[in-house]
Amino acid sequence: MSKTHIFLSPLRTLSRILPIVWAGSRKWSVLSTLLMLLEVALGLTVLYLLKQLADVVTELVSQDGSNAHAAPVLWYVVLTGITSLAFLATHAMSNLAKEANALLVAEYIDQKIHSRAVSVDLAFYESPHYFDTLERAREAGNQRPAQVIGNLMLLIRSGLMLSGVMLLIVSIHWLLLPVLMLAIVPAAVARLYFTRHLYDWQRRRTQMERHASYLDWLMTSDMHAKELRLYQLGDYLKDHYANLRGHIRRGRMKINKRRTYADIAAESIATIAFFVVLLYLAWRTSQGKSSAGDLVLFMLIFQRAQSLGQEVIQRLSRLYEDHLYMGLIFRFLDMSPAMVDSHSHRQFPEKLVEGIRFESVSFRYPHANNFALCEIDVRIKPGQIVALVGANGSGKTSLIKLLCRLYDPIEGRITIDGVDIRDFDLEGYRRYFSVVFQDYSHYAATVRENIHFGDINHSISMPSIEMAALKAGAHSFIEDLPARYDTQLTRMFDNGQELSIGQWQKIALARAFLRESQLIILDEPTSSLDPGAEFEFFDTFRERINHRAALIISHRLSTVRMADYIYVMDKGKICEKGTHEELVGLGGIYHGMFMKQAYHYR
Ligand SMILES: Nc1ncnc2c1ncn2[C@@H]1O[C@H](COP(=O)(O)OP(=O)(O)OP(=O)(O)O)[C@@H](O)[C@H]1O
Repeated sequence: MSKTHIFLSPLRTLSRILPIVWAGSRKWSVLSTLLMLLEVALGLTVLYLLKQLADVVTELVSQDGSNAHAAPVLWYVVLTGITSLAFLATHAMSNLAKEANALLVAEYIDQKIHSRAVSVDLAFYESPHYFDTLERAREAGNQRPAQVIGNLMLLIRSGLMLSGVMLLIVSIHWLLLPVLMLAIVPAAVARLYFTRHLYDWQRRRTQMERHASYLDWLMTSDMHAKELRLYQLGDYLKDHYANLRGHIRRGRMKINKRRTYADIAAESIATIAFFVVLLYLAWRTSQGKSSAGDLVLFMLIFQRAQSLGQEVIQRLSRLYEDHLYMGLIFRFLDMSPAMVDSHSHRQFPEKLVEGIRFESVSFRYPHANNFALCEIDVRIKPGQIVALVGANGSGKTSLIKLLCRLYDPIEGRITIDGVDIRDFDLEGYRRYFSVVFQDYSHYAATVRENIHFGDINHSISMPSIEMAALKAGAHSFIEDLPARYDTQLTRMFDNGQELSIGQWQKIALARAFLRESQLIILDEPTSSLDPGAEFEFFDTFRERINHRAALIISHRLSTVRMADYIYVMDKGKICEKGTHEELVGLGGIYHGMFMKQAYHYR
């Protein structure tokens, strides 16, 4: 690292932190700065008054008894006492202001991290680099920006105090200044070196730390509790976890040991320097070249200067550490989504006319070698129910992800009424779809909220929520829950209620039905429903979706046959298309699948 970089990059970090602290809490930022300045002023005043007090006491002692006036001494004692009290009160208030400031700034930085986390492209989740960056940003902690300001203020305060004490020291003998430096500088160098070393080591072991956290989560979360017991994975995972933690601990201890040896060496240099000077001053005093007062003052002041020096070093190394860790937060905040809003901001059509078209669309996942979709041509007309069928891994879900603009095609384009979907405003565009993915979410919230999450930007009336639940076939079991639509779901919080997988799927469907979208996309929507519920659902499906267009993925051909048009996918390509009757007549893949499924029912 070049010398200019070492100095410039902390300054650059500081220039980014100050606006964050300012935006996080203006009032407390101003107040804590003012209180810190007042604290320094009062601290220095106390030092000055003590020196004045020493002077008047010396003068009083040197006067003969009849002329001696004790009044100035009393005045200085009272004044010093009052100033010391004011200093203590300001110190306490300053800490309070700093704490309030730190809490508000921490909330602000959390908001920024969350905004970035919910807006990054799905593609980021494909790479361990994203998780490492997020983990490091989290490790850096949301208190860092406020901490930087706090450390900076303490550095200024200790620096000013140290300068005052150094002036006093030089007044005893100029040679004491280089000796003081000898007591401070080696410790400073050791600290800064190990701060950097520890930071580099922590960065290197981020993935190992994440791995350990993952194992910890596997062993403690309810999600894996059943399998863990049945497959008796507990001991295996425990050993794996212990190995990782042991490795991390040994690495940490190695650095800690080296740091302790360096600290001992630096402290020894400081102590030897102190005693050599003490010896020198004692010799001078014995020779009558210095006063006994100088010797006493040196012993009092040198220790104070040394501890202030250590304080300055500590603040400097903390600031350096903060600068390094803030870099990790900024690296995360600087991740910019590749899916950007188009400049044309085309309005999504009020009512579909031509419908949706995939035109020779090809797509490969980031970091993947093979194409998941190759030259796909698909059309969904307004009001049409289209089904996608195909073996596992044939590309059905990938096609949906592209339609929802979670990814963009590598080749070809997707259009809506002739307009490339990349020309629509991204947020607005996604609002026109209701989607239920295979791995839909189970939110630890009330039933009402779980459904409302389908259209959170609008305030939704209770009848609309009930209507969505009715269409999804969920209303009747919700009515039986202890607090009906206000029942808290999952066991994560007090009074939580767990649902069956099929009931969760109905809640996910209700969430999709709530939104006034133009297209409903359902990926295996009834995989967990019992045959009766599934039959009922599809028997009146067109009414349930208000005759809107729908794209359905299903492996059950009994479901698929009610679609207006069917695309059959194989290895990322469309290999057959047509109505159910046409495809059965074709005698191809679809016919084979249909015959196999029908065989088991005969
Ligand atoms: N996030 C991903 N990163 C890399 N490759 C992926 C990713 N998701 C899916 N794939 C790959 O893309 C191909 C298509 O997967 P996709 O999920 O679209 O299949 P599918 O037809 O929906 O399968 P299923 O019926 O099992 O749900 C598969 O080869 C799969 O391994």
